[in-house]
Amino acid sequence: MTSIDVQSLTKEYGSRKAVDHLTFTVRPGLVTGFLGPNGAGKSTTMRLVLGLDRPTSGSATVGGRPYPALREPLRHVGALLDAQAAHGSRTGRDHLCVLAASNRIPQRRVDEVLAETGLASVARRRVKTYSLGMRQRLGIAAALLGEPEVVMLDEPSNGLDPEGIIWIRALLRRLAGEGRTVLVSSHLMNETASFADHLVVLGRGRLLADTPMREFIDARVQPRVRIRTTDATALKSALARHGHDVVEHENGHWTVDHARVDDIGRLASAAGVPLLELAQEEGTLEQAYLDLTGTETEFTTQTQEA
Ligand SMILES: Nc1ncnc2c1ncn2[C@@H]1O[C@H](COP(=O)(O)OP(=O)(O)OP(=O)(O)O)[C@@H](O)[C@H]1O
Repeated sequence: MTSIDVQSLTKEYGSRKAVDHLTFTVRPGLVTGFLGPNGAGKSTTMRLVLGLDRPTSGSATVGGRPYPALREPLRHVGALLDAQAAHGSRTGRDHLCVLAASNRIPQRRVDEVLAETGLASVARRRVKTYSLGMRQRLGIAAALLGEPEVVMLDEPSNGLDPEGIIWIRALLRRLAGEGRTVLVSSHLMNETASFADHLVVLGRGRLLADTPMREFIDARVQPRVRIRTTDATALKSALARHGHDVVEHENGHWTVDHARVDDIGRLASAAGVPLLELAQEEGTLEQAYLDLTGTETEFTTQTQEA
C-alpha cells in the first residue's frame, strides 16, 4: 500500500510562505481532489512531493521514502505537472520512448499508453504540432507509462474536449479501483465532484480540509426541496403550518430550505395540495467550496463601484 505523506511541510520563497506547516496523507484506492484558490500552494506541494523543489522544513514522502530516493521513479509515481514540458522537436512516441528507456519500462508500454490516451494516430508527429489537449494527453500518457502505484495530476482536464473530460473521469475512477493512490488538482468543481472520493483543500498554504467529499458538502450546504404546484395559496399555508419557509423563484418553482422530499411530499399530500414537481436539491461541491474558501482567497475579483 503506497500513500503520499506530507508532514509539517513548509516552503518559503523569500518572506512568502507558499506552503505552511502542511500535514496530510493521500491514501490508496481513492481519488483525492486537491483544491484551493489560485496561489494556495497546490503546485508547490506537488513539486515538493516530486523532489523538484526542496522544502524549507518538513517532509513529503511516497510509500515512506522521499521521491529522489526512489529507483526508477516512474514505476512508482506518475505525474503530470506541466503539459508543456515535453520537448517540442521530438515526436510524442519518441518522448515516451526516452522516458521508458530511462526507467527500464518495456517499450510495449509506450504503444499501450498511446492507445489508451487516444494518441496512437498522432504518435509520430512532433510535439510542437500538438494542440493543448494532445499535449495534455501526452503528459497523462507519460504519467501512466510505468504503471505506477501513485498518480499525481495537476489540472488534467485542462484543454481536453468533452470526450476527453469523460475519458479522464473514467480513467481516474479505474486507477483508484485498481488500488492506486490518485491525487488530482482542479479548479473545476463539477468535474472534481464527478470523480473524487476525498478532498484535501488548501488556502494560503495551509490545510483547510481533509475529508471525504460527501461529508465536506453535507457539513456546509443544507439540502433543500424544489417544489411546484398549481395551488400556491394552499401549499404556502400547509408549509407555514409546519414551520417551513419558502423561497419563490422567477420561473414559478419554490424551494424549501433544510427540508427533505419525504417530509414535504407527505405534508402536501395530507393537505391535498396538487404537486407538479417535487425534488431534492443536494448541496454542490461548488457551494461548499466557496463557503469554505471565501475568506482564504488571495486574489478575489472585485466588483467596481460606479
Ligand atoms: N518559484 C517560485 N518563486 C517565488 N514564489 C513562488 C514560486 N512558486 C510559487 N510561488 C508562490 O507560492 C504561492 C503558491 O503557488 P502555487 O503555484 O503552489 O499555487 P497553486 O495553488 O498551485 O495555484 P494555482 O491554482 O494558481 O495553480 C504563490 O503565492 C506563488 O506566487
